[in-house]
Amino acid sequence: MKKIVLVGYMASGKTEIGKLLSKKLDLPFFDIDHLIENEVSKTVNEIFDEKGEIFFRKKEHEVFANKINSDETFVLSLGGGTPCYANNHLFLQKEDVISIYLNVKIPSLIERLKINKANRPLIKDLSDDELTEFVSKHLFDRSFYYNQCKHTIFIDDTKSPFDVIEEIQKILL
Ligand SMILES: Nc1ncnc2c1ncn2[C@@H]1O[C@H](COP(=O)(O)OP(=O)(O)O)[C@@H](O)[C@H]1O
Ligand SMILES: O=C(O)C1=C[C@@H](OP(=O)(O)O)[C@@H](O)[C@H](O)C1
Ligand SMILES: [Mg+2]
Repeated sequence: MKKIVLVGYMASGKTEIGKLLSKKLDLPFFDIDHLIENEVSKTVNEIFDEKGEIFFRKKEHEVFANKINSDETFVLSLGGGTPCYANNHLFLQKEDVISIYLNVKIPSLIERLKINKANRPLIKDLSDDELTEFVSKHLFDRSFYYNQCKHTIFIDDTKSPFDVIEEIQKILL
């Protein structure tokens, strides 16, 4: 039973492409953030504000481990930080996992993040000028974990979500 797992930085398209891909493949879709929000009955922002990031990371590991060790088949979109904590990156190499890193160029990430910072606690208080510096360093620090994926798709502004899904389907052949 294969599990298709989407990995990448905030705004790389994991949630949107995961949803579209699951419909295309007629597979169940899960998003780690949504699973956590449902379990805790709070938004990600509320969890960070009221319980702190360590609580979030512990819950994120629990939810991810539970899903990835099940015998189900699905499309799972991770959060940008999921592979970077609690040795979660080791799950990306499991035999029944098809892990795919959506490697989006930094300028494209920045433009997308500027539009929707409010729902991302790690950057919601950053100015647009601070964003580029923060994202560039953060992505550098995290690239080791993202690169544990079995496959990488390179994305810039010329690739629509549908183009990305086409590339994913070629990987799945
Ligand atoms: N290939 C793409 N081209 C342009 N915009 C995209 C693409 N993929 C996703 N987006 C947009 O980027 C934003 C972030 O997408 P989202 O799925 O929330 O990313 P993530 O879950 O990785 O944080 C959304 O506004 C989405 O519509
Ligand atoms: O990069 C991160 O550490 C995070 C990414 C978010 O998910 P998206 O990548 O879907 O925005 C969410 O899990 C939380 O805000 C932390
Ligand atoms: Mg998401």
